[in-house]
Amino acid sequence: MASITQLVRRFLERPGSIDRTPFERTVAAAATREDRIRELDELPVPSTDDLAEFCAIVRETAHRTLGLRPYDVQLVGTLAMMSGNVAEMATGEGKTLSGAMAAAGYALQGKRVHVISVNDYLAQRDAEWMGPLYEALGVSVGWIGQSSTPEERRAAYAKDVTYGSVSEIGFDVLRDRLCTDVADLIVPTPNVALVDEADSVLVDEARVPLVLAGSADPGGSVPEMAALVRQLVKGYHYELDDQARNVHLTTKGIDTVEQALQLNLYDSPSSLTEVNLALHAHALLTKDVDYIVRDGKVQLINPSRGRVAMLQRWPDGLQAAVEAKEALAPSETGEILDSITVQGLITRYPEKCGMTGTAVAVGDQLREFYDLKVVVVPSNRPCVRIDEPDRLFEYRMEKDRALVDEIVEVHATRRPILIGTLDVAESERLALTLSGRGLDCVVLNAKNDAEEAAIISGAGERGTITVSTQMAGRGTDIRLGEGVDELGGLYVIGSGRHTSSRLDDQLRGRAGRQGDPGGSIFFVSGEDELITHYVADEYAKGVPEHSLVGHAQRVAEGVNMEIHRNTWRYTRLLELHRSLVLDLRDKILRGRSAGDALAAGAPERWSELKESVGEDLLHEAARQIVLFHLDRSWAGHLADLADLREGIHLRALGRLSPIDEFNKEAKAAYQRMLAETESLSIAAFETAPITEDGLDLDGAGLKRPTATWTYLVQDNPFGTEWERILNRLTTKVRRR
Ligand SMILES: Nc1ncnc2c1ncn2[C@@H]1O[C@H](COP(=O)(O)OP(=O)(O)OP(=O)(O)O)[C@@H](O)[C@H]1O
Repeated sequence: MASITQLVRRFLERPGSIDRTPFERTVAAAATREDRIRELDELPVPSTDDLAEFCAIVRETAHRTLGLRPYDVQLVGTLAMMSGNVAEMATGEGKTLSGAMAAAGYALQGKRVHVISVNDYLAQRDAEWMGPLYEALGVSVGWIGQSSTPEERRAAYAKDVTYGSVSEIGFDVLRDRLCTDVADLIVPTPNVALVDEADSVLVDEARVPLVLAGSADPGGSVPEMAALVRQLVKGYHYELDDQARNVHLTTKGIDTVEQALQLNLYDSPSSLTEVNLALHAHALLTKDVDYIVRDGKVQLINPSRGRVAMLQRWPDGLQAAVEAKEALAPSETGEILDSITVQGLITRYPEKCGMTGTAVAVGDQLREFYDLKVVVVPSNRPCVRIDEPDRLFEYRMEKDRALVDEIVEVHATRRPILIGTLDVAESERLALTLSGRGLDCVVLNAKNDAEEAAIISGAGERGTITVSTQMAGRGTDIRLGEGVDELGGLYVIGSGRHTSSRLDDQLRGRAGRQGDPGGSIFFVSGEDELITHYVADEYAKGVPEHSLVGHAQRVAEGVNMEIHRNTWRYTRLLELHRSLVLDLRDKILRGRSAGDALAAGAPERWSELKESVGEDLLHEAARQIVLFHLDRSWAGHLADLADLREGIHLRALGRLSPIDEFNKEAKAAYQRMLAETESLSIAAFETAPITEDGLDLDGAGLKRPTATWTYLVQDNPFGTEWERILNRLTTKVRRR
């Protein structure tokens, strides 16, 4: 039983986390065995039945193979993960090694582990860096990246431990869902997901769907709409809501658009949609904040990471509207064949665990959505970084001036400075201002993230000024240059607080790693988005108070949590149906159930063909026919549900609970989909050309999309359907 002091300590330390004492005890027990194990010439392969012995052997193995002797706290993190928790370990504490030891532990229990990395670069780096440790423990390891071939992927997934980014693994899972031959499958069923940067993957990106699409059509471009909305004036033709998540035309705006287009918008729903999309692209999405234009393409910026989100796009219509706004060629669009949210992907793993520098703040969400608990692991050396209180101002201009003055003053001492800005545009503005004051700086933002490692590794040198947008992705240590200790270490300045305190903490965490000296400070003004969006009412003109900043962040997190919860409510049933369909599909793929069903549904045709082509060939033909119709019907089902969800809130106005209504209809639609698959398959079987050469897929009209491609859909940037519906209604009402 935990002692009173332990309970008090936990309560005072970090509410929402679980006790780490049992892990610390095991690590202490491991220490008593170390001398004996160090004497051994050859180390045994440990078993996880005796965790203290496991820790002692793995520690010595890591020391011999990597030259790193795991600290006690790293082993505590390892044990926390091996018990299915999220380990909160500060930046620079050596999570890579801690995670590798946990992955090896699971693998030694005969489980297949996916280490979900933040990006391709880290997947490869970590797998290769930790390779010798795995090898010595008799655990095989592999990695996948964007450019891996199907053979390389298959080989990597066949290992005990596979490193890969969440999107690469997700896309492989999606592609497997459309396989028509067992030999083409790539991802064997895994047992454990070990998630790096667990808060950003499991919470911030959980709602992002990964999409597999096929059958290209040229995208619809709307240049004249873009030109039209460009002339509209904010506040006169259109208005933004408080949180700038929605935009709508005013009566004046509607009149102007109708005159220009020579039509009545409400009699022409497609034009209304196009105008709305163009207006959203124009008024709510800002170049160099929400996206950049590179190589003639719109590239989205991931809001929680500040990097370009590769392969990510908005829903088709909006993507086309942004492309038209920037006068770019439209990118391809197509039918969605299947999709999976990050949450849906992670939930597939029977066992989950993770690590991150900031987990406690999202402890509730980790518990609610993944049944994961947080273990706070203390740092190896005490953190001596000095975090100064925020510097607060009424107006942004005052803040900007004070920020630059601070940089100039500190730079005069040659202390290295890292300035975190909230977006690309701001980083470029600041660099310009600094150069106006005669200071050189290095800029790191989504436009040049390829040079990240080099830029970051030099950021701790004397006299360096680095300006960077939010870079949650870990990777490269900022090592302090000579003589920097005496100057106080790296000084981190935030040009504004993020909507999430976790992002602030990650920025601060760039300084003061492993007991290094360091400092941090944030500059905040009453005109910052965080204040104007989330606590405008509480903030009557004046300097914002410290407590208000925290309050605004809690409001922002609350809004996000509600959106997450709502999305999950709507996708839960869909995910259940999807897993049923996938089980069914797997049976068809590997067995003879398709043939049996068609033999029962069309007995005459079956026996006739059995005579002429033989049973084996007939079963193969049946498999192709049923898989084709199952996949088509599923794609149709997804589109139907998307429409259903879009319109469901109108029913709420009729006093029905939208989620209950949605679930009722979704259930019926699912049954219809299964029935449709069966009847279409039987009908196709009756007429399909099946000869001794097999089934003629083209002749039977069962051609699959020639090309498929994958992308991520940026989370709906315009708020919930509910807000949008209300918005539309208010526009209509105002019109009258
Ligand atoms: N036991 C150890 N002894 C000495 N050095 C270590 C040990 N473990 C890790 N390190 C070193 O600490 C540095 C940070 O490791 P790592 O990148 O894994 O940290 P991290 O916790 O992932 O930090 P971040 O979240 O900022 O990326 C690396 O240079 C690594 O070599």
